[in-house]
Amino acid sequence: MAEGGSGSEFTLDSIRKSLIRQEDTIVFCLMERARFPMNSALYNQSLDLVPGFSGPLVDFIVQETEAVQAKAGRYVNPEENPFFPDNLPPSLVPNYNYSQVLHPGGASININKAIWDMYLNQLLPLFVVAGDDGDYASTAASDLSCLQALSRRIHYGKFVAEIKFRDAPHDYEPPIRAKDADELMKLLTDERVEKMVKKRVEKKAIVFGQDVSGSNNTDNKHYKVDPSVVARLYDEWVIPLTKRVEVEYLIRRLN
Ligand SMILES: O=C(O)C(=O)C[C@]1(C(=O)O)C=C[C@@H](O)C=C1
Repeated sequence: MAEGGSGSEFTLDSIRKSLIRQEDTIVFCLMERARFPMNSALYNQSLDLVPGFSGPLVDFIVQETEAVQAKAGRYVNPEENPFFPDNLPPSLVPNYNYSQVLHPGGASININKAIWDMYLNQLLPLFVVAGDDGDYASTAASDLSCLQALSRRIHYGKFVAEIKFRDAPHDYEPPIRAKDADELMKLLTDERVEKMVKKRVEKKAIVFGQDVSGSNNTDNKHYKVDPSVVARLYDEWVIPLTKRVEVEYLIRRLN
């Protein structure tokens, strides 16, 4: 884990602390994206805005950014997963010594296609206003921050699954051997924690997203991102996708 440096403290508690910290990043990223209108030309399949590149402008920007970040070693970090993994250049820099706590099978899990689809088609329309201000470069940069923050959080399920397995191998081994995904899903689910997570992210959207003025009057009716959308994001997508990563990881854990 890069989180916490050496990774010497690898416990369910430390992993959950990281998930809590990542909530802050996600809420702030969404608030940044909400500054721009939808700018749908950025996502249009048939508008070839870049000479020599066929596809939406957002694909071009994300692919090119990921290529630079790959050369700088971003994807050597087991926490990071690219959205366009095909033909990524190798890292050109000396490797940072990330602690290797995951089972090697975890490296093949990448559900970014589902995250991309959820973010662009379902989430964005819920929290950005309609319209086009033409500032596609800033909008795409902000989309990429959101996508990377969501991807990191969701793929953190690999670390959660590893620690859950290490804490109770005798519970997990039989359903893993039986490839029983439903039983694994039941074992790893903690409804009390999920409820807390959803409440907390809604509260963070309220606290971080209110307009703060110099006077004592805070405008509590206007938030930068609707807190109920943040709660829904976690309820419908972030937690279920994290659990999907956990199950996929566990299924491979004894290979
Ligand atoms: O904290 C855990 O135990 C997790 O597995 C993470 C998480 C989540 O995505 O927030 C997912 C499944 C559990 O039911 C509770 C929470």
